Amino acid sequence: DIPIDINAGLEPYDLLFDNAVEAYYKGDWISVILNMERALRNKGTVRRVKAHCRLTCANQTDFGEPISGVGVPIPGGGSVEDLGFFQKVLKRADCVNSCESEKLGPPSFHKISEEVELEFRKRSPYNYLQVAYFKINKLNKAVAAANTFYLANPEHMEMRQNLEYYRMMAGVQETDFKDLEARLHMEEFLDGKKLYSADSFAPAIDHFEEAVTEYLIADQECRALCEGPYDYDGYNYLEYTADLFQSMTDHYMQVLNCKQNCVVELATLPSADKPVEDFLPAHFNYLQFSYYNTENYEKAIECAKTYLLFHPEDEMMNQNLAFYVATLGEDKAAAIPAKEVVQQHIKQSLLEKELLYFAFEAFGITFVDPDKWTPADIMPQRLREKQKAERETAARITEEIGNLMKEIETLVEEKNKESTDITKIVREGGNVLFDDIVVTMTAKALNGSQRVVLDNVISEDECRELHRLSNTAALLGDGYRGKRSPHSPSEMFQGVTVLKALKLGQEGKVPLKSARLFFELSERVRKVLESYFRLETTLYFSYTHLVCRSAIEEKQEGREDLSHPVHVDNCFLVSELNECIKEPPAYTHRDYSAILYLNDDFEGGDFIFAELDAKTVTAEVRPQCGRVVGFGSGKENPHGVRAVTKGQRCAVALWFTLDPRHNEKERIQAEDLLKMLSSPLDADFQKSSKDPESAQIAQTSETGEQATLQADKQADEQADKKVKQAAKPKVKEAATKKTDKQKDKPPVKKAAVKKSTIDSGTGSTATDTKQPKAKSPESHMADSQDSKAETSSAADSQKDREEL
Ligand SMILES: O=C(O)CCC(=O)C(=O)O
Ligand SMILES: [Fe+2]
Repeated sequence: DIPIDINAGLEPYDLLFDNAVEAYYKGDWISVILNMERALRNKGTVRRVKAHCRLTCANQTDFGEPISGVGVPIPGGGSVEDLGFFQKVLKRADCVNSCESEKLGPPSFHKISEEVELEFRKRSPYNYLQVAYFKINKLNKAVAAANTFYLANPEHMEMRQNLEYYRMMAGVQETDFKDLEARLHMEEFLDGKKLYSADSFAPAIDHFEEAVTEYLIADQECRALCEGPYDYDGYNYLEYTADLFQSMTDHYMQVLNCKQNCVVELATLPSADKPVEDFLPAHFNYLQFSYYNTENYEKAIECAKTYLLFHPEDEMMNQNLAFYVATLGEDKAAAIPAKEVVQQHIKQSLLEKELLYFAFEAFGITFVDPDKWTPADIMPQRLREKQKAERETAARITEEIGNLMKEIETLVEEKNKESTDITKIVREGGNVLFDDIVVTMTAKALNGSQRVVLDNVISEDECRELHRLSNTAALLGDGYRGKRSPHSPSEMFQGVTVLKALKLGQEGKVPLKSARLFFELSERVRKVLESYFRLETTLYFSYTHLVCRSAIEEKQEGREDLSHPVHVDNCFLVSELNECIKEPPAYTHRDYSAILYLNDDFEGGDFIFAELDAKTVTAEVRPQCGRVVGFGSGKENPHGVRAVTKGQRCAVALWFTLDPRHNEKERIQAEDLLKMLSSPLDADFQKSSKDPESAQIAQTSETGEQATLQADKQADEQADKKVKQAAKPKVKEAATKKTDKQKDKPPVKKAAVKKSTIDSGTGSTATDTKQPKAKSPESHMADSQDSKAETSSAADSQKDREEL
């Protein structure tokens, strides 16, 4: 049941969040914890209450019945029926409203700004909590908070370091690494899969069944929460002049779109950007095979039939079902229906899709179906034809581009040969390679070793272009407007990698020229460093990041922290001990670091070199356009960044390694992508990628990037397959051989069908009965993989490169 706040007037969680953040700056850790924990709890309560109220009210004010007391319908009296309908709407609104206010206080109380919502979505509260728990020695709670935050922010290096640090600490157990925001249905599903892979079918069943139950509950809640306010989504609501029915339609379609999207929300892991494919149906695939393995044919039939509700044509599952039916007997089998709740779920979803497609056709309200199982005829004929035509055009253009690319690649190769020759000649000229570059401060001037400040490394125009690139990329973001800087909540932090920039360039979202410039300038810095430090072996990229730090105006008062605390790039600095621990999780492979500055129109933000105590500053560098501070990444160079108190400070941070094994993978992908894009076609390609046709190209063409992504996916799948094959020992050897062969071809299992018929006749040949392995989810997956076989050469070549 819903926990009811008897004092009606639940404290708004944005207020609590703000209180916690404020306390954080005062170092009032207890208050951080009290407020942040309460914020999280209250957010949960608001969520539960809203879902609860909408669901119970839906039951109480069902739109189905006719209006009471009106009596015989008047012919042509549509308006009376309208009133009946609106009476219901009114009642529902009243019901939801009083239900919510009774439990939460006035509705205006819990209007949360998008900014705060974003903080919660990014799990930021756990970032604050982590520090606070740590400070008051609640180690286990700190670990859980850190882990919860990290799961949703896997790119967050500081938190990764913290976690590894925790891992080494005494008193911390593996079980402390909890996900405090875990969704039950997902946990159950993952547990089920683990057991399934280990052949523990009986316990796997419990988890998968629980996963289905929890999924349906979570789905209901997710759907109810969709019934929120209309989202004007960027356009000015003052200009929104839709009439009654149009505005009802707009809002309702938004709600339906949201409801359909619950499939995606429920199937997505916190750090993943894509959902688990065909998530709900997959449960029944796993279940049927698990039930078969525990010889529960009734349930195997139920689950196979349920799976077939989604994919009625699925050959493998139909064969499995046939086998189970033959084993159990036709009559008994016929009496077993598919799961009723799932039937309902599908029926409702299909109805929604029909409405959404109608609105798509009639009003252009876009709907992208998130499900893989929707029957083709749910989409209106005309829409289907239009999409088919678009796909065909895209395929044709892809082919043409492919041909051109081949020609261009040859040209690029020739050009590359030329440019390496030039580099060789220039390198002999001097140790900063380029005429304009000057050595402004040597290690001596900087009071240390392996340090240098260079100027004029890039031009004013180039600075401006990269600065603009950073801001455009940040605006596009991941749909997020910015992230709080991990170490200074008084600043906003935004970053883009070379590959990300090139991808955005390819999509036409940032100028491709700028993305390429980013790539080239970072290469220039690499060469200069390699030469200046007289390195005898190649300096490889390890990570490249264009970063801006922006002061948050209202958060500067009494500020004492740094923008980036003093640290060492390749070891974990323990300043209390004047020591640096060079062990993973620290990025121990980093050998050289460089920061290329892009601007100076901000206050604060000076770069500092310090001693191992993290306090004594040994040198300072004022950022300015074209300036590079380069230094060895080791303990001889602790460094940090002073608080940026006004404006925005942008720089390219580069880390290098001498170890070829750590040559940045992203860089290689970026090179591939660039090779693909670097052609006289650029302008056209980029322009056209803005229109819908070529947006499709990007998805279907075998671009370098695409191939690599495919390669990654392939590798994942391979791993997945390995796990699943490990689950095979249940199968007799003879059968295994057969399936291995069948992997290449669609598995039409005539033999199996025959055998299963024999089995059901004799009801005894147990060895033969185990035949359905070919019908298991594993071979199911293996098949779908064959269709992707064309991409495996790309996967191989990627692998080769990695092994180099
Ligand atoms: O931006 C800077 O000046 C230095 C940044 C830095 O040291 C780092 O990101 O490791
Ligand atoms: Fe650094």
